[in-house]
Amino acid sequence: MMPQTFTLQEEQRLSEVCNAVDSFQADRKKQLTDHDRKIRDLEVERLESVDPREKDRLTAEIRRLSQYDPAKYLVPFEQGQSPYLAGVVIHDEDPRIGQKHLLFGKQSLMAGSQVIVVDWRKAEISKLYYDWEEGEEYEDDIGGRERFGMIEKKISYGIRRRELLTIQTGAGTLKKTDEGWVEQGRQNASAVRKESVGDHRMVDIVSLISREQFGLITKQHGGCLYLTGGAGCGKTTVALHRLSFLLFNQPELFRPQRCLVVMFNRSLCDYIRQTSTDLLTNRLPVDTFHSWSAKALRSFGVAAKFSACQGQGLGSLKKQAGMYHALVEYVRVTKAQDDPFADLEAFYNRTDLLARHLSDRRQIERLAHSGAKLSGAQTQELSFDDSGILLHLLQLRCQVEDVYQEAYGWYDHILIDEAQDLSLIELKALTLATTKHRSLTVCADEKQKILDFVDSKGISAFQMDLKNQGLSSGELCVSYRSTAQIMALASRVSGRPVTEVVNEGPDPRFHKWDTQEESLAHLKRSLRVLLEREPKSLTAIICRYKGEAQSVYAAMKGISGVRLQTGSLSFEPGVLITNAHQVKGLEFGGVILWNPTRKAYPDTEIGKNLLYVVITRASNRLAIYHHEPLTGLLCNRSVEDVGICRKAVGDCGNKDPD
Ligand SMILES: Nc1ncnc2c1ncn2[C@@H]1O[C@H](COP(=O)(O)OP(=O)(O)OP(=O)(O)O)[C@@H](O)[C@H]1O
Repeated sequence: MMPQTFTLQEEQRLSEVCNAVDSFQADRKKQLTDHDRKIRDLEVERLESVDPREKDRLTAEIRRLSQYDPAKYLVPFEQGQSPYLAGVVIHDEDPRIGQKHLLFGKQSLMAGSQVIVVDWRKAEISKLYYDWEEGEEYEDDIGGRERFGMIEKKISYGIRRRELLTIQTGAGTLKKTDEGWVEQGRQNASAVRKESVGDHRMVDIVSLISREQFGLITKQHGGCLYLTGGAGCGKTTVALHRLSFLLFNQPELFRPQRCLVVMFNRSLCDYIRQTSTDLLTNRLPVDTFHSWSAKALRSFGVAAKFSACQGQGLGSLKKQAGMYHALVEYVRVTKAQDDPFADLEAFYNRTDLLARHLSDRRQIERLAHSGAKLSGAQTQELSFDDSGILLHLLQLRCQVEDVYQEAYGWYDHILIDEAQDLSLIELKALTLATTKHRSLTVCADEKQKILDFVDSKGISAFQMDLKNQGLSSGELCVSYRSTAQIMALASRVSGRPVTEVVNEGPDPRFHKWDTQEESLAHLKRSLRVLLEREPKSLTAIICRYKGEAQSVYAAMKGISGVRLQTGSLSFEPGVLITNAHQVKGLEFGGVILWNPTRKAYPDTEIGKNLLYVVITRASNRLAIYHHEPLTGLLCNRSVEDVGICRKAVGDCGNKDPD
């Protein structure tokens, strides 16, 4: 078909669907108004009536009608601006079906008894879109019947404010421009979509979800799912869509207020809240582990103040996997004390018991000493590292059938993102906060573990335990965020082989300057150009430390659109100056990595992981500014890498490449 005829047909289709949306909304409004009017009339009649029997009859009638309030079953259609995202043209062998164009979106739309748009979470139908490729013959159980046919076309739509902007099929991409529709050939779907809607954030990827991802999203109707894979392969995306799938298909088992999403830090919580409202509904809590654990402790009647400074350098001891085993043994051999703080203190004092599971005797003595301050203190201040231990201690003291709001046996489902940076006790505490069905989605990537005080054995032990309980797992292998060029550099840093990458882009650029002043002056000039050229994009300048971010920000004063990350995160276009530990899980169109020296990113497991995380935040452009010798992680290249390095940077700019 000629592209012009095709685009005309698709624009016509959108216009018809929008009309159906308007009719649905108008009809719904009319039904609600009619119902309200009827109830009001009956109430007036009842008020005016002087006959008690008539009053009773009217009351009964009002009660009866109220049961059929259309507000209860006529859910408003909230996707009016972008009513569908994907389509599939099938040719079914059943002549009663024949050729059919099915549309999929984030919410079903009906016109009377006719289905206009199917919710993507109705997997028994939407699998036609996700499980089969264009040109393939399908043979599947659809809606309880064995069906055969052909997938003639698969279409991904980019619609914004009721305007069709992109159409992607197996043949390529059509994009609407001021000059009309233009063919763009085969391009990465999410990049085209982000560019066309002018939004760098998590776009609606409902139409882009791969067969592999859909399989994981719909794999199980509950239970534990463990997702792993490299940066940007869609772990968080799959986990969030799985949760949405569970909420939609089993609302009685998965209630939004009884589900929890646990993110690495507050920036990620902000990011998920801002980008996933449709997916998760507003009522669903998104929290960090510490903020959640403080609430859970309150539910056990423990009101403690948390501070980072109470830790006294014992963080890494408290986060060891052995600490969990010691706690389990302690609970087995002791009785609960009335005061939870006294119980925790007694645990920290069991140096003999702790020494069976933890090796550092001196640290154990120090722990006992720190514990002595717990129960007698006026204000019960705990370090953040104690929260998981105290909470899990209280959980282990519970009876199986107990339920404590937000703390024990409470949640229908918990999604744990970046689980590799939680300790075994913290992971176990989250597990016991779920109901006995133990429904969890856990996302983890050991190569993105950036907290050196968290014992890496924890996540493996946790995974093992879940396996014994029937864990299902999946590894995602396609990288969707960063370009092949960025992933190649990330692979050299991490030592992880390059997997399939869907995006291509410019090579990372290295800018070496002799002094910091020179580097800052050049950065300032570049930012002005960038902000003018790409007013809709968001670029992050990622420094290693907070203080460094503040200095760079001070030097960029006077450029409007440049901001420093403080408090909650904003994804408005512009330039965001931030530090490495803040950007985990986030993504930006461009990243400028500020002065990545050996001190900032040493050649250690954690140094590599942190640099890998930082590099892979860039979806398209990566620039590296430095005025000091680069970390060896960016310079140590194998012979094959040198070509890419030269092409990108000339050389590393290191007088001392070590
Ligand atoms: N099938 C897909 N097609 C296109 N884009 C996708 C697909 N799956 C995920 N994405 C996009 O890829 C990006 C990375 O996804 P996501 O953040 O879920 O990955 P991740 O594995 O959790 O990454 P990280 O480990 O780095 O935090 C997001 O912008 C997401 O919208």
